[in-house]
Amino acid sequence: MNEYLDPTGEHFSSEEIDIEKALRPVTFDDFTGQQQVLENLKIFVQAANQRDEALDHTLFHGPPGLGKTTLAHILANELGVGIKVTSGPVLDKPGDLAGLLTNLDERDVLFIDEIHRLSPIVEEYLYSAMEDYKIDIMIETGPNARTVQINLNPFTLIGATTRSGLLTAPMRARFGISSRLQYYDTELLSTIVQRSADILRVPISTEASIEIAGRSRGTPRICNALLRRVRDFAQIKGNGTIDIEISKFGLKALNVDAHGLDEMDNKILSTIIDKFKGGPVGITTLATAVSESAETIEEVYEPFLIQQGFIMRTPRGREVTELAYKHLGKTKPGTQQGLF
Ligand SMILES: Nc1ncnc2c1ncn2[C@@H]1O[C@H](COP(=O)(O)OP(=O)(O)OP(=O)(O)O)[C@@H](O)[C@H]1O
Ligand SMILES: [Mg+2]
Repeated sequence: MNEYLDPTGEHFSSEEIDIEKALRPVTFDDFTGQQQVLENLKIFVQAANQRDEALDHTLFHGPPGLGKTTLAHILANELGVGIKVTSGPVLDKPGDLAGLLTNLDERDVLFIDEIHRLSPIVEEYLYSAMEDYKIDIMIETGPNARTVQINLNPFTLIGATTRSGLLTAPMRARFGISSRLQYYDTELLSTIVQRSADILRVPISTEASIEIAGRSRGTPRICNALLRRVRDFAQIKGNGTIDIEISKFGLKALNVDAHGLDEMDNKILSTIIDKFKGGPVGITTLATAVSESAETIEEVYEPFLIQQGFIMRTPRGREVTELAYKHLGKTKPGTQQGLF
């Protein structure tokens, strides 16, 4: 995968992570897009603040890089409370969770990233904490060992996941607020590019911000990453200003696809075309053919390809559209090639 475009963000250096932090919105007003989600959250936060209660437990789901972690921090900030951050795979014993829970002040946020990866015992342990703000803890060992129930401060659990399909039904049911984040259109992303360029103090033309936005796979994390790389080109190969010429030059040098599709997106499209005659093909068959899990295809790749009109979901499986053939420079079988 092209490391500059990795929507999972796992391949960034520590310096890049620092810049990511600087670019991360901290209030509702800094946050661009997801209008419906944001409008609702503003009301829930205002109501909870007025009643001086903890916000209801909140779940954010959707593809990587769209703002789930960002929103969790914004919520804590707008609630005026502290936030403790952990993730599903890190919490392997109920004891780890008990330590975190008992240290929460009233109305604090506990943010659990990758919440679909909690182990079943930890998950079960979380249920009573979420429901009644109570947990059982084991005290002493040996013959005197016993469990006691302790009360927790009312708190807000915020869960984030890219794979909501893997969340258990009881877990899902315990979230009073559940928001799915959507891909951003080019206009919204260009606003984000402009805002980030301001923070990085690099001049950028409107045209250039739209060019970068249009190649960012609908994802703020990717538009910020591309902006930083194009800034390097502007600094070394240009005059420091990001204009349309230097953007095009930089994006070409970075091998960014015209639609911002990444390697796996293109692999999925070319596999459906070359191995399955354009489809329809079932999701498990497709997953095996591209060596990726069916869940990841369904939750990370496919939504963008469908939204952009490259793939259709039919009752018999996935089918590519004309646009996919065109994008890959291939001819759809049976298409007339000029007149005889
Ligand atoms: N609406 C937005 N406005 C401006 N910047 C945003 C917005 N959403 C996300 N970003 C930027 O994109 C980066 C990635 O966002 P974030 O880390 O919140 O994504 P995520 O959904 O948690 O991704 P993952 O699933 O990989 O954890 C952030 O550092 C932030 O700078
Ligand atoms: Mg995140």
